[in-house]
Order: sequence, then structure tokens, then C-alpha cells
Amino acid sequence: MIETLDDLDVEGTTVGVRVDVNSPIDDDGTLADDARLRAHVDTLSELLDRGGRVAVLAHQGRPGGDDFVSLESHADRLSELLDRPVGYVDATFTAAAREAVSGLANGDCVVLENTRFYSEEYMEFDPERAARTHLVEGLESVLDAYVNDAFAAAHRSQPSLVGLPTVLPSYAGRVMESELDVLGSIEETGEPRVYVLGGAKVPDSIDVAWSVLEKGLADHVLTAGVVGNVFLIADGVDLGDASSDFIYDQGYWDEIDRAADLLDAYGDRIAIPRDVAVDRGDDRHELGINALPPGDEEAAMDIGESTLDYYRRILADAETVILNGPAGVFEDERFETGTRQLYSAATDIPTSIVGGGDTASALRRLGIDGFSHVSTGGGAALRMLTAESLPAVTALENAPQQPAADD
Ligand SMILES: Nc1ncnc2c1ncn2[C@@H]1O[C@H](COP(=O)(O)OP(=O)(O)OP(=O)(O)O)[C@@H](O)[C@H]1O
Ligand SMILES: O=C(O)[C@H](O)COP(=O)(O)O
Repeated sequence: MIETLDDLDVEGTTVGVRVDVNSPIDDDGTLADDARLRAHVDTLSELLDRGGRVAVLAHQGRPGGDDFVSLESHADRLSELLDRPVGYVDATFTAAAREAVSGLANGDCVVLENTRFYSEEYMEFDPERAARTHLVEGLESVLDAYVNDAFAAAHRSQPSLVGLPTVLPSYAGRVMESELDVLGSIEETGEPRVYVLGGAKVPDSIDVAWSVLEKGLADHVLTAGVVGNVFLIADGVDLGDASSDFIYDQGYWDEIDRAADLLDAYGDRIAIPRDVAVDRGDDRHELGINALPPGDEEAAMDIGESTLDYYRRILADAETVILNGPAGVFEDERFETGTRQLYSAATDIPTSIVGGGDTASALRRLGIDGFSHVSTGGGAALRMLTAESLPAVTALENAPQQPAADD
């Protein structure tokens, strides 16, 4: 059983709060989009308003990436969003960090440096081993409790996610709580249940498709985006050189065989596109499957009208829809139609759940809302939507309890 902020005696308690503010970064190395920070405002405000002393822990980017930057601009933006001063220290668990945390008064907040600046935080450990990392051993002595609000990182078994809850009384923050409420009860949602798998992370989507079809969670899987293109090729369609080269260059060629195996096993429950949109003479041009392959330079960038009609008919009977990944290259307005129409149709379904970073940004860009739940998580949401456990959530379940006040 996971404890929440309702179970935490906050006043005067120094709390390490793990959030997921992993965000797009501008060329100058500062925050470009604050959506993920906004998501955590309720948890942080509540802790601060209740007299907590808050040390924020988070990662940003991956080593070697252009977005692998300091959290200083995140702290500045957080201060604006929380409407109170927020400190920042360019250390995570060393003496400077511990001094900053120990110096907090009730209602104070400090952001510690990007956890992944330390190599152990980019490794995966079992919780007991994670508890013996430098980050956990360094911070343990200055924290009274740990709150995990980083649902979007909960599929990672890293020290700040599974080590701290092994040694400290631990609680789910409000984002974590609401994500677990919605995504943890997927088996209880109404049927027929339809999974829409688009976007570009083909191996992840094929894993999800296998899992939900095997477990009987999905009545239908609708494919779109690069995922749909891989299924078309697996079904024997010649998509032309441009799309085939793209799939090959992404290292996804082996996925075609896996998609073919899925079609063999569950073809009656998998829907594949009936037409695609290509870039012809700078215009969107739709081609039915029988008119393929397209010209050598013409990649399949979106699903077409006939696919949308077909998918809308399946969705019309659905009680639950789970969507991940855009239906096309929505960043180019000629190819946003599939995403716009498919996601709009999904908002009419009684339970509609959306997950994925790019997906959320597509929805914002296209101005589509009205879903039952838009998850903050990409990979984490997908893993929960296949009814599998997340290491950081298991660590919260197994965490020690806060000693009673008179202990
Ligand atoms: N037909 C296509 N050809 C090439 N790229 C495509 C196609 N359809 C969609 N995409 C691309 O897929 C990308 C998003 O896919 P991704 O799987 O990363 O989405 P997500 O699951 O929402 O994000 P994340 O898992 O990173 O949180 C977009 O950049 C979009 O342009
Ligand atoms: O953006 C995400 O999906 C999470 O922050 C996890 O990031 P990671 O995939 O780099 O571990």
C-alpha cells in the first residue's frame, strides 16, 4: 500500500521530492517548455503551504545530449510558478547540497542539481544496491522523508527513484497518485477497449501490442505513424524507398518480422492503414494501398482519409481508448490531419487516456482537449497500460513507514 501526502506529517519535515521536469531545452541551454514543471506545482505548493522544507530532485536529459543541462533555469521558472523564492544549488548530494538542505526553514524550497550529473544516477540498480549509492548515502542524513511525484520516470530503477524510498519513509506526490489511480485500473475500464499506437518508437509499440493482445486487454489495436508503416510492410505492402530507408535507418528493420508475427497471431484485432499521405510537389497527396508504392522520394508521412473513416468506425463502438504517439508528422501542418482527426474522435469516447511527451505536445499544438486523462508519462505510461509494475512504484509500496509522532 502506497502512502500519500495525506499520510505525511509535513510541518517542519525536510522532504526530498523527486519530480520529472525533463523538458525541451533552448539553444542557450535554458528551459524551453514548462509543461512538466506545471504538473508538479500542486504537490510542491501543498508541501510548502503545510510547512514542509523541500529539496527538489530531478534529472534533465541524458549524458551526451544537448539537453543534458543544469537545473538552474528550471529553479527560476519554478519560483515564478510557485510564486515564492526557490533556491538552487549546483550540487546534488555533496557537502554544499547537504548544507543547502539543512539550512531550509519551514516553507522553503531548494532545487538540487541534475541528478544525472552523477554517473550512478544513469545506471539501473535493484533497490537495495541503489540505497548504497553516493547520492542516497549523501542525502539520507539530511532528509526526513521522500516524496516521489516523478511518474514519468517511474519505469527507471535509478537511485533517486528506488534507492531513497528504500531508506526513508516515502509517499506518492499528487501527480504520482493521480497517474496510478487512472492508469493502474486499466483492467477495470469499459470494453470494447481500443489501443491506438502511433509515433516513432516502434519496438516499444510492438511490445505494448503483444502484451495487450496476449493479455486480452485490447479488443482492437489501431496502428498509425511509423508504427503503421512497419505493419504495412509486414503485411506485404510496398511503401517505397523513402519510408523503407527511414525504417532501416532507425534500426527498426527487424521489427517488421515481429509485426508480421503479431499479424499472424492476432491479425483479426489489428487494424493497419488503408491509405497514406505523401509529400508530392510540396503538397499532401493521399494514396490508397493499391496505388502504392509512391515515388522514390515520397515517404508516408500520415494516414489518409480512408484510414480515418475505417478507424473512426472502430472507435465509434469503443468504451475505452488508449492512445500513444501521433498518427503522422504533425510538426508539418500538411501532415497534422491524421493526428488531429484521430485524437479528436477519441475525445468522444467515455474513457480516453493519452500518454507520451510528443503526443502531449501535439495535442497542445493542435488545441485538442477533452480527454479523460492526459498522462505526464511516455514510457512509464505505456508500461502501466500493459498492466505491468514500475520499479519506482514498487519501491514506494515497500518503503519504510514514518515513525509515529510519539515513537
Ligand atoms: N509517418 C511518420 N514518419 C516519420 N515520423 C513520424 C511519422 N508519424 C509520426 N512521426 C513522428 O513521431 C514522433 C513522435 O513519436 P514518439 O513515439 O516519440 O511519441 P510519444 O510516445 O508521444 O513520445 P515519448 O515516448 O517520447 O514521450 C513525432 O516527432 C512525429 O513526427
Ligand atoms: O522523458 C521521460 O520519458 C522521462 O523523463 C524518462 O527519461 P529517460 O527516458 O531519459 O529515462
